[in-house]
Amino acid sequence: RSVGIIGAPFSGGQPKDGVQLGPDLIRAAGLVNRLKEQGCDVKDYGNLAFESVSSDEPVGLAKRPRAVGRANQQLADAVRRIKHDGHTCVMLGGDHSLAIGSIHGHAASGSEVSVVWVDAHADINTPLTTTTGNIHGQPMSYVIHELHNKIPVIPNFSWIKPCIAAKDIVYIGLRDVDPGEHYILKYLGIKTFSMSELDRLGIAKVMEQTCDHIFTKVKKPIHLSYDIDALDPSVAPATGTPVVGGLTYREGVYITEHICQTDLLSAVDIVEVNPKRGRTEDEVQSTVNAAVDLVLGCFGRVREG
Ligand SMILES: N[C@@]1(C(=O)O)CN(C[C@@H]2CCCCN2)C[C@@H]1CCC[B-](O)(O)O
Ligand SMILES: [Mn+2]
Ligand SMILES: [Mn+2]
Ligand SMILES: [Mn+2]
Repeated sequence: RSVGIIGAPFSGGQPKDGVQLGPDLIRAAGLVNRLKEQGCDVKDYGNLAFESVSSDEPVGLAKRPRAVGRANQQLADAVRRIKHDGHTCVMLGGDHSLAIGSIHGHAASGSEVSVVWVDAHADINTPLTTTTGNIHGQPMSYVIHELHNKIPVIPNFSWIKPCIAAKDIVYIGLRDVDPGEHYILKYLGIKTFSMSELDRLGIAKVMEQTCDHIFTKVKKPIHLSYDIDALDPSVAPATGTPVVGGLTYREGVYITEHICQTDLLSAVDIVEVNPKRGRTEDEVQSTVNAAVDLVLGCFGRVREG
């Protein structure tokens, strides 16, 4: 497996300082060497440099739109290049608004992609349904074909072309979904596995049904967008919007092992690690180590050694 890593030290999709430190923390925990030790070729493309945007007044309820739009345009270009260079792309966040650029750059590199979104949240608010205005709760609304006519004009967002079909999306880990998001998920008939379904079915069945769903017709490359807050806060506390009742470490890793076995993983995001949200050094390390192990699981690490 050939892996291309891009760091996106960006926090503008949400208000809490610290999430921009994620990429370098994950690298410092040894991600590159661990990937090499398990037989991957790894090219680290470094971190994107995001210049600060002076005045960035909200548009409706979308906060920091210019900074978010610009950062994602840079990221989309980088991801497109990494895919063109033939790697599976690993995007280290930064907040989840970065999925806009990551998915856009991935889809620009060739065929349509399927999206497996692992998260406590659906991140599918439009600028008109959002309750907070934070764009890390909205990324999916900008990239889904069926929502295109529901998105107002936003500065620095005009480059974004919807590129994902609702039928090619699966959510895993949902447990904190806004009313507007719930309506959108139902209205578009998007496949979801909330924590209730996870408890009912068990992780193995959820992954079977996830693959059945995205492979119904033609097999598309998989974009795995993994929000660290999908994991239970007892495992990954250092994150901006923790929600109780999350995935165990084992369930979280099982998802990556199963996706790896499809041999269709084409890009993965690991986002929302925020060291400033850890109350102790141990909480930060637990969160960072979980992020590393999730990426290793994507690239062939198996627990039986
Ligand atoms: N839907 C949200 C949004 O801000 O749009 C509202 N929610 C926080 C809110 C707290 C009170 C109870 C209801 N939930 C966070 C979520 C975005 C998470 C972004 B992610 O990247 O962490 O997933
Ligand atoms: Mn989340
Ligand atoms: Mn998220
Ligand atoms: Mn978050």
